[in-house]
Amino acid sequence: MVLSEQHEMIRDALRSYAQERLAPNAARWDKEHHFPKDELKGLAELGAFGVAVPEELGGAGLDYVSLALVLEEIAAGDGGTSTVISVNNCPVCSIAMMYANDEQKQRFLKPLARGDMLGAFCLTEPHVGSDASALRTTATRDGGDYVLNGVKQFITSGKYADVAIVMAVTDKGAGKKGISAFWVPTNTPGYIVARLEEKLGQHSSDTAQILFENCRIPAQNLIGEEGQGYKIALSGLEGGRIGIGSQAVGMARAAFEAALAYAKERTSFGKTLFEHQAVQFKLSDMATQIEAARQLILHAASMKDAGKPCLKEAAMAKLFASEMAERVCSDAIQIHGGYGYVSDFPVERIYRDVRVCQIYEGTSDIQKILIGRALA
Ligand SMILES: CC(C)(COP(=O)(O)OP(=O)(O)OC[C@H]1O[C@@H](n2cnc3c(N)ncnc32)[C@H](O)[C@@H]1OP(=O)(O)O)[C@@H](O)C(=O)NCCC(=O)NCCSC(=O)CCS(=O)O
Repeated sequence: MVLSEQHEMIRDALRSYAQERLAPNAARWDKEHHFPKDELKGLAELGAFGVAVPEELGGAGLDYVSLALVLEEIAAGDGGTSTVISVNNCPVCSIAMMYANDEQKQRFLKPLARGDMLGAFCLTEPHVGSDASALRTTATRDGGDYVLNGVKQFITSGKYADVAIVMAVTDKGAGKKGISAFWVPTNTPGYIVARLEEKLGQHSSDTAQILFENCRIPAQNLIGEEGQGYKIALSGLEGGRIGIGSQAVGMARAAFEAALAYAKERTSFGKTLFEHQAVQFKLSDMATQIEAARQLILHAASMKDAGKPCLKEAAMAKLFASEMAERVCSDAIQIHGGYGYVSDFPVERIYRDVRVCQIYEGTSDIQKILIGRALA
């Protein structure tokens, strides 16, 4: 796909910001498990919180191709920050755009898209990940309220978010049609951050287990209709998967660029590593794989922008990009030799950060299920 001038400008603006403000801090944030609150403000000013949300609803008024470019650039600066921004855009803002009513759009979508609020998405539970419709959290109607009880697992921004979209069972006997979606402000009594996960990577983004203990929210916080929650969640994940693929490309690119620079500088056997054909071939493969993944993502994003169904294309893009990114980041370590395995060089951190792209918002096997269904 050939980028328009506007898309190039958006990409370049985010690249400057990410390289000046995120990349130089990423190693420290990783070590200190620092949540980059101040830099998120800068990203909000650039419109990164609600890229594809119309301007009148607080967003940047752009499209999914722009969102893919924005997320690639942020991820090339810092993987953890890109996850926070990715979840806020998709599934959170995308669900709000499609299913929230006008009052909810003013109350939640506008501040989320501006960056005045941060959003989280609560689908996964301790015993339910891929098999998402088997969730157990309940929402019981009580007069003008719903009362939520249950546990949600692996929630990005669970601690720092201002509001979460929560999927819960409202009708036990109705299976997939018994799940509903709700806005839950995180300062609601009964929204409890039970634990913060110690992860392999992405230390600048918090991942929390959330306990809902008699968490009472007004019935007006129901998103769409009762029973629509599972569909709402799956539709939000479609765009989310384009976002995760973009993040994978951004991290792979950062590792590739570090390896290329190192290969041009480091000498062995009387010449630079780059002059060894074995290393040059590896770098050529890495560059080709990154570009192939980027094109799959831009293709899925442009289908979404054209209003065409893109479940298969989003799944293909996420699958290919996340698997590619792990290989490329591993090759980047290999090119660095022993220095690739220590934290003095960025590739060690990026390898840890990128691994989760094969898992969250649908594992690689889930993507294959979705692709297989489309082929059937
Ligand atoms: C494994 C699954 C793919 C299985 O899906 P199902 O077979 O159970 O779902 P369906 O029956 O196909 O669909 C149900 C319903 O939803 C509609 N639907 C499906 N996809 C879309 C879409 N993209 N847009 C709109 N509507 C959609 C479909 O038409 C059906 O509607 P009707 O009944 O016909 O009206 C699935 O369970 C799956 O994807 N599992 C993986 C879950 C996952 O990715 N979990 C990670 C979540 S991330 C998280 O919670 C925390 C991390 S974070 O902070 O992001």
